Amino acid sequence: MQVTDLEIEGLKLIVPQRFEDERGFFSETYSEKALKEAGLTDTFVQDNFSLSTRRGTIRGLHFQRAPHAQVKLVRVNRGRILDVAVDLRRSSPTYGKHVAVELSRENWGQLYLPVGFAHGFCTLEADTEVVYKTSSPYAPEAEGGILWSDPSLAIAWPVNPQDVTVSDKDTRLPSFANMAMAF
Ligand SMILES: Cc1cn([C@H]2C[C@H](O)[C@@H](COP(=O)(O)OP(=O)(O)O[C@H]3O[C@H](C)C(=O)[C@H](O)[C@H]3O)O2)c(=O)[nH]c1=O
Repeated sequence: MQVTDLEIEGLKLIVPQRFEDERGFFSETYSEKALKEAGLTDTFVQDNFSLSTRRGTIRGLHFQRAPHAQVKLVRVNRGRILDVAVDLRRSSPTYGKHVAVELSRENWGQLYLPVGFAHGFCTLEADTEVVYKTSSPYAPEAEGGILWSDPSLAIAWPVNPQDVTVSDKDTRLPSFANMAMAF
């Protein structure tokens, strides 16, 4: 398993090993032991699976407030996404900055997001399956979000705004400036 630090402190790209043979491949997509050896000691309590049938589907930008804030370990089972993490840690020198990384069945990469980030993605193919672990259960009462298209975030989404598929809920999320939260 390769673990690489990304440009914002705490974010990591993890690539598990794939054992390919004539049948296909095998991979330990999650290993508590391997993550602990990389210094990642989170306990994950929930697995999520989302299917997005259309290319250009944007889910996010979402987070849960403390004490329900979530560490996330995100991977693509099928298809391809641009995965985005926005730093919401007020004391961070990269507050409001983001990292965008392509995750896919092909590159087998996983994005590790510590507590303190808003998360969202845009699908780059139809029928994309995103699988991710969270370190805290779903707590709708603690959910927060930021409008995906907020220009102040300067996220270069790889889709024309008129071609985007977004939930009604996400279209009503506040801008970064209006988002009231405390991490
Ligand atoms: C997140 C979640 C949702 N739900 C229910 C609530 C709704 O009835 C339905 C769809 O939820 P939502 O529209 O919030 O799903 P996404 O837009 O994919 O939300 C996710 O999008 C971004 C990418 C994230 O990182 C978060 O994990 C999560 O917020 O699933 C649950 O029952 N449990 C859950 O943990």
